[in-house]
Amino acid sequence: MTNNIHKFGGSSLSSAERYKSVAKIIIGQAQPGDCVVVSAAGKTTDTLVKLWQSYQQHDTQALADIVLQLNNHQSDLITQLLQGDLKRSALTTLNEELSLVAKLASTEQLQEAALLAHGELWSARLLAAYLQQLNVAACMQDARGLFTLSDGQLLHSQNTQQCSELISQHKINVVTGFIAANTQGDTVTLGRNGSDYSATLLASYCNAKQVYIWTDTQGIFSTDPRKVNKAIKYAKVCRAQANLLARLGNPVLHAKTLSPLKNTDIKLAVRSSFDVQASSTNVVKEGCVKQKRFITTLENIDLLSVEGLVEGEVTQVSQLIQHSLHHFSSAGETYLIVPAVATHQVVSYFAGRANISESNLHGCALVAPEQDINSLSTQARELLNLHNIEPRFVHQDSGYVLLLTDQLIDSDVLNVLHDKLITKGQEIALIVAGLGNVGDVFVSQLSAQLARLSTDFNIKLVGLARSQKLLFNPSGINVQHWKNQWQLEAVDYSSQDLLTAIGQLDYEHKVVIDITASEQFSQLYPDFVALDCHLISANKYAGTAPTPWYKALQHNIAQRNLYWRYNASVGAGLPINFALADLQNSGDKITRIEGVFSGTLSWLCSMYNGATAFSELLLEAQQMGFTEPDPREDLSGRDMQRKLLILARELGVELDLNDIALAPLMPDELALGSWDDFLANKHKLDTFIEEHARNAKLQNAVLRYTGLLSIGHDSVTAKVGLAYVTPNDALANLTPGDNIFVINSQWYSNNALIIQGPGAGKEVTAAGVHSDLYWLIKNLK
Ligand SMILES: NC(=O)C1=CN([C@@H]2O[C@H](COP(=O)(O)OP(=O)(O)OC[C@H]3O[C@@H](n4cnc5c(N)ncnc54)[C@H](O)[C@@H]3O)[C@@H](O)[C@H]2O)C=CC1
Ligand SMILES: N[C@@H](CC=O)C(=O)O
Repeated sequence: MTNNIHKFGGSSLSSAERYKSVAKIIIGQAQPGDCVVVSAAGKTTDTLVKLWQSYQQHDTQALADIVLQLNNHQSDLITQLLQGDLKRSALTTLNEELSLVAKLASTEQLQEAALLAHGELWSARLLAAYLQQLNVAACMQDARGLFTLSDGQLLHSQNTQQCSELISQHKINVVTGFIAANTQGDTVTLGRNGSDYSATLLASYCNAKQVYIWTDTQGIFSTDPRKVNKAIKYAKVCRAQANLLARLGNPVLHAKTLSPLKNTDIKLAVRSSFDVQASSTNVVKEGCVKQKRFITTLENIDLLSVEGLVEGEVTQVSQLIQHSLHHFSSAGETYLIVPAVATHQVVSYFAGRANISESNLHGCALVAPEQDINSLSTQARELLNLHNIEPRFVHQDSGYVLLLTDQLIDSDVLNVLHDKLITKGQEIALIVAGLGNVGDVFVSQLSAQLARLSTDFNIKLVGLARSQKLLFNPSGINVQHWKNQWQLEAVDYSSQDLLTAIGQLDYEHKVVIDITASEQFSQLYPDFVALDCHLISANKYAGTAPTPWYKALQHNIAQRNLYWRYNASVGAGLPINFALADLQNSGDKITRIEGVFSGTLSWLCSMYNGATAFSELLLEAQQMGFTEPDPREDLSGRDMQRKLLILARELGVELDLNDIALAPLMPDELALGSWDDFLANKHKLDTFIEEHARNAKLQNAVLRYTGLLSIGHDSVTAKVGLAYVTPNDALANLTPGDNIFVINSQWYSNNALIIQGPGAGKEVTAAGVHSDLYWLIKNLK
């Protein structure tokens, strides 16, 4: 059974390395019986088109040069990928084919379609051979045996029959895209981007479940992500909007690609072959998804009015110029939007029925839910006017408005339009994990916060998770009554359940807020990022993970234009990360940070005077919600070591946890065993502290647990441990529970910048998480 059709475009096959990546994807994702449709590698079709032009111009020298160029390119790919007999056979076939091309050219018998077909034949043959070399059961399929056309029309029942006879159920079928045959057996092409069409046709003939279009973009965005870095990748787009976008010139999908899927349940996903982990855009049936807002720009187009346009003509002319075309009626006229380079061809096609109504135009089209179009159209015109752009032609229709202008819509204007017209009305889904001390307060404060934050976005809390139970509602949890809903509806779950639920959300933005103290939960961050989730962490584990993992995470976050905020992980609600970022962004260089970065240890050291046992004070700190779930994470110095590492990484210093020297504030033996074991032996902690307190007193000093990061020209000192601090030191005069960060930099060299205040506690930490959420939402705008 053919379940899946995978299609790889030219950019996915542009080098031997890319072929290897594609093979890896196929091995990971395809089953025997599945089909892999391929385009010509890299720019091969363009080169073949040039060859055809040289042939028509009788330019024999150019023709010979291009044959040589093609030979070199294909031979290089073959030599880099294949070995032994497979290599020899592929090189011989290539040689024979190119010799034949040269011979047919010299005898003036070259056929355009048969010539262009070589690109796909070479890709399919090479990929199938490379898979065989990797011991994958794969075969090449020439689509001229699968798709037959008569008078330009596909013979659907014959093709279904051919596919059922020829597609192997025991192998992966590597099928040539773009090409087909006519009833005489001559090669015909399906037009530019025809490989996508080949894939969806094959899916309908084989009754497949899913088509994957693997490409060099990650999916369908609200606008061109190369011009607008806040462009949003949509998880789901309905077929009608995808179709409209294609006709309006959006390059991700070609209009005819979707036509074979009409009236079927076949799913289509656009995925990146360069970033397999990244989530896709799924193009789904009408009614299964809310309509989205898009803005697409048009450049160098002409507006043609056409008399007596009949059904089928637009498809034919699209085929002729190999470009999706949009037509519409306005004030009794029928118009076609045509790329200026193709106007001449289109005018000749209509033989006197087409006139250029407006020429040399640019502009944009806004695609949006029907009810938004009126107001978007008015706002778009106002915004363009502000930039001295007066649309020459405006057309508003079902689900879109077209604004054609004399000036190009450059990326500055596009950014403004996107910001004002597309961002508004978008939805943000929040998933909060960890409902302990901090999480409980955070969610309880959320209702008031959402009221303030919802001016630009529609924000919904969709998920709440503890270690064992999950409450997930894609339409939104009632933020005021979340505790009741939790009691009634939270269910047991696995990490995979959570990832699947997030993957199915149809929101423009998703934010996972980690208020757990769980290392295991932090290990899901790469999966969240692959699902295009922004991250906010109070949890310190991901920020202190081993350098390669941490760097890969930061890299993937940056690649996807996502945000990761973790201000609350150091200093709770204190704006320490903001301050460091601000100093660095202003060109300052931080050389030293010293201080007390643990609320628990600050409180314990300040409160301890010998009257109450240290271990009793520790239990009090635990009650107040200052400590980590296991307070030994604080006493061991590990928590402060983590904070120092987060700060160091914030300053670009490459360290791992164990590079930071650590002296614990408890005897080593207490680190072993359970919390109950610790409680049974807590007198050992008291003795340990009493001794240090006595020594400190002898030196007329007080106990403090401190951290130091000192960044020299070629060395870094990083350590946390117990210190005896004299009474006049800033670190000695802390309100119990305060953190203090004494920062020296180029600009604050003699007189340090000091940030001080409560460094632990549920309210202040929840406030720190809210501050990150506020920052994130303002920056999405
Ligand atoms: N308490 C404080 O003053 C501060 C805490 N933090 C950090 O905030 C985080 C939370 O601290 P607290 O609320 O005090 O801890 P807590 O122990 O009271 O709460 C942790 C919560 O996480 C949940 N959880 C544990 N594993 C989970 C998993 N795998 N998936 C989903 N949920 C899971 C638990 O069920 C619990 O609800 C910790 O990472 C802590 O280091 C940061 C700054 C200050
Ligand atoms: N246990 C931590 C909580 C904040 O990170 C502390 O005491 O500082």
